[in-house]
Amino acid sequence: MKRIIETPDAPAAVGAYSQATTDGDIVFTAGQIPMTPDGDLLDDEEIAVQTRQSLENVKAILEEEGLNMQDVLKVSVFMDDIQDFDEMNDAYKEYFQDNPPARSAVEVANLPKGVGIEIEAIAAQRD
Ligand SMILES: C=C(N)C(=O)O
Repeated sequence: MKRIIETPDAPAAVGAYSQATTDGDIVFTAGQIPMTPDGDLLDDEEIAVQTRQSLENVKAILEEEGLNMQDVLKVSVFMDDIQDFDEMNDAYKEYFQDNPPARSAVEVANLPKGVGIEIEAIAAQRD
């Protein structure tokens, strides 16, 4: 049965969505933008900083459910400028050193709140 995951350690939703949902073993995070749990937007920061905050939010949501970054199966990265790819990728690697998840990284025209990146993840509980 579908269940909502909520944590104060990641920013509240900025729209009509949940931070994450689960149905059994699989966890789907909402796209995480570079916003702190207190609601501070990091939209003016360099893309490495925005990437780390987005991934910190993903991590906090997974930890609420007892998962960690090693449990991530697939990541989607949305950027407003694909020229930021290398900078994003270097920051991203700090979170996924061994056996990284599958990933898509694409440029989109605009992102909510004027941020430069949004990152979502799908993770699964390990046996
Ligand atoms: C930021 C989002 N994940 C959204 O607006 O759906």
